[in-house]
Order: sequence, then C-alpha cells, then structure tokens
Amino acid sequence: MIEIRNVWKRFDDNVILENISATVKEGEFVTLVGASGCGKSTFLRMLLGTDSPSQGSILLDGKAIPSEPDSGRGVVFQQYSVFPHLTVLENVVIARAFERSRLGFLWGAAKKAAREEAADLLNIVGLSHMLHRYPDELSGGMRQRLAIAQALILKPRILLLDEPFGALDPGIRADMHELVLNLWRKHKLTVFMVTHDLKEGFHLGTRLWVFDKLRVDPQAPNAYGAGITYDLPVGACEPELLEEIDGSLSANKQAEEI
Ligand SMILES: Nc1ncnc2c1ncn2[C@@H]1O[C@H](COP(=O)(O)OP(=O)(O)OP(=O)(O)O)[C@@H](O)[C@H]1O
Repeated sequence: MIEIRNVWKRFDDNVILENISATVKEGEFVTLVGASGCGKSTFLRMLLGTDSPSQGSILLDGKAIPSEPDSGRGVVFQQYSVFPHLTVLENVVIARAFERSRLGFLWGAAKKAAREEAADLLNIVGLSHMLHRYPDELSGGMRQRLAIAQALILKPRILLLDEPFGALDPGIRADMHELVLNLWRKHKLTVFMVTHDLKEGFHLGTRLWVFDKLRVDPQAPNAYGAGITYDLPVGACEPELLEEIDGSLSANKQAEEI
C-alpha cells in the first residue's frame, strides 16, 4: 500500500532523515519512537503531503503521494485542532463541510446527514453527552476524542497520530488506547503514530520503528540524518532488545540535554 523508497529530508544543510526505505501494508499499525528532533513529525508530514522528500519517493498504491493533504489521510496532533467558537457537534460537522466546499458550508439534506454522522461518531468516541458544549468546557482527553472524531468523519484510510496522548493523564491515556485500537479494528485503518513512550508504542502497534542516527560526526552534527534503526514486528522481540532500545533512546535524550 505505502512504499517508501530511499527517502532523504534536508532543511538547507541540515540532514534530518537519510535513506529511509520501507513498505507498509494496509491495516498495519506502525508506531514511531526516537529522540526529540530526529524527524518523526517531519516524516508524518511527508505522509500527509504537507512536506515532501528532498530525495526519494513515497508511493501510495503505486502512485506518488498527493502534494496536498486529502481526506484519505486523517491527522491528529497533540495540540488540538478544534475551533473554540463552535460546539462539539459543529466542530465535527465543519470538518465534513470543509471537505465538500472551501467555504465550509453545508445545506439541506447534506447538512442533516453530516450532523447525524457527526453525532454517531461522537457517540463512538464517548462524547454523546457533550454535543452542544464548547471546547473550553471539555477536559484534555475529551478534546483529544473530539479531534479524533474530526479526523474520522473524513473516513480516512490512513490515520496519522502525532503524539496524540502526550499531554494526558495515565488513566485517560489508557481509555484513549482502547478507543484507538477499537477504531483501528472497526474502520480497518492503517495507522502511523508517533510516541515518546516506548511501552505505548509496543502496546498499540503491530510494528515499531525506531528512528535514530546511523552515523554521527561530532565535528558536523547536521551532516547525517536519522534512519529506521529497528523495524520490529511487535510481540516478536525479546525483552532484552526492548531494554537496549530504551537505553539508547535515554542516552540520546541525555546527550541532547547536556
Ligand atoms: N520547516 C522547517 N524548517 C527548518 N527546519 C525544520 C523544519 N521543520 C522541522 N525542522 C527541523 O527538523 C528537525 C526534526 O524536527 P521534527 O519536528 O520532525 O522532529 P521530531 O522527531 O518530531 O521531534 P519531537 O519528538 O521533539 O517532536 C528539527 O531539528 C527541526 O528543527
């Protein structure tokens, strides 16, 4: 479904990602971990189409990924993408409205259908009792559920999650994990999810990618970018390997903090 062929990403002289190749099949749940700043979000933006590789290509069903985001690829960021002046229901309806018309308006039967569909989705994500509330009346977890409903109303095949639960309390996170796993199964989504939490990556994914630099030149820290240093089918790896990865991620973090 998705083929990543020798992808490089540079910003001026700064090499961020180098020579990434991978194939992802429909229905896989890929979790991405790696040190802060190593290029995980940049990679997601290339899948979304808002950024493009400096070299190499990303193919979706054999064709270059469209250079504009489209409804086939839904995205949820850690910062919520909700409109504060619209109710919960209107926030989901407008996601559909913007897809249909650039002005974000729907009329008549189309509006009624979108409202019904939005209410159904909000029920699925557990917000049916909040339809007419405003985002600032919601908790962090509820706002994240709303952002997920906004992405899902476009019926994406691919869901891109950029640290969607980083700001949530552990209990709420566990609920969100259940929700995402249920949605993934029900809608047969292909998911790419960035997380800082290796355990979360292992719990949710069917496949885990570790982004890290393959080579480092202390004299020229920007000369080399990150690649996928581990590509693991989840469930099939030894606990020692998990510890080794965790150790290398913490070492990178400490090196950055010095
Ligand atoms: N538009 C841009 N122009 C120049 N540099 C950029 C741009 N976008 C990202 N970068 C740089 O690319 C590098 C990778 O950034 P990115 O946000 O992809 O990393 P990340 O792995 O997602 O980090 P984090 O885990 O902290 O979110 C950073 O050094 C960042 O400063």
